[in-house]
Amino acid sequence: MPIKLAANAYGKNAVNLSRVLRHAGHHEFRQVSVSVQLTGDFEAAHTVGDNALILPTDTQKNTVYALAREYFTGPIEEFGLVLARHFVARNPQVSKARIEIVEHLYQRMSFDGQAHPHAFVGGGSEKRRAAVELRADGTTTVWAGLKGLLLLKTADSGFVGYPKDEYTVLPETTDRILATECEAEWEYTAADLDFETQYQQIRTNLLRTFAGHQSLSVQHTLYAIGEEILKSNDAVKEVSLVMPNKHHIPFNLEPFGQTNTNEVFVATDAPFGYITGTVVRG
Ligand SMILES: O=c1[nH]c(=O)c2[nH]c(=O)[nH]c2[nH]1
Repeated sequence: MPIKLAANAYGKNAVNLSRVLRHAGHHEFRQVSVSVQLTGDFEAAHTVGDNALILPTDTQKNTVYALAREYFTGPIEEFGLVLARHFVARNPQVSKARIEIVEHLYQRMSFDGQAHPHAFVGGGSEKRRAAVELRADGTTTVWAGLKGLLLLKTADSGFVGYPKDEYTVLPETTDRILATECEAEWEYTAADLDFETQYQQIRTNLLRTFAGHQSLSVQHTLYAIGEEILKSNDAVKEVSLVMPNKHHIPFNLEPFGQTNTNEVFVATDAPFGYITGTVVRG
């Protein structure tokens, strides 16, 4: 039976890049991790070791730094588009370039209401992310999102009405802590949007929905967030969410003669519920 190469792609991952934008009275600081993945006519490289069509991943890495000087001045989605267009335009053997960018969120320091011109503080676990795919025929898809976003609320969350069998010990509750480390990715309907404004609106919608929702489960809140993003942002085609359930379990204080009025919890790392879903139109 003949054997042949099936799906394949290659590129440089984790091109870690920081960028200072020097303005007259203040600096901006950005730090990203960029991954490049090329799909195309790379069969000969695999089957006979002919590298004639293999743009080295080292060159790809250098290209990311070189183009950053002129083009990494705005949202990561735009830098991703610049890189994807570069690799597709310069390399006819490339049928698709995919660029993924994860951004660390340094915040400018502020003292007594005064923004510091050149000192920053890390943004915690939250990261902003974008992915861009450009095909040789010009088809462009842009995704944006976030990960590592810790969300927690101390009211308006419960979990009742689930099936019970001989292994069920979980008590029903109408008042629990709801906590997650949210990952979200949404696909845009176009590649020429104001990505900064879109991102900030969607992130705010996500937070507002989480906070305001009368949650009957993580699944219920995941869907509510996706629904709200789609309802209030025409430029979003679909939203995928990952919302692990970071359990806070009431601690039994009865052995110590105390009543726990839902105030003291064990914050557990593992195991944890893992809830994912994609919300789409139509
Ligand atoms: O919101 C929840 N969804 C579940 O599927 C689940 N399962 C569980 O034990 N607790 C919870 N909470």
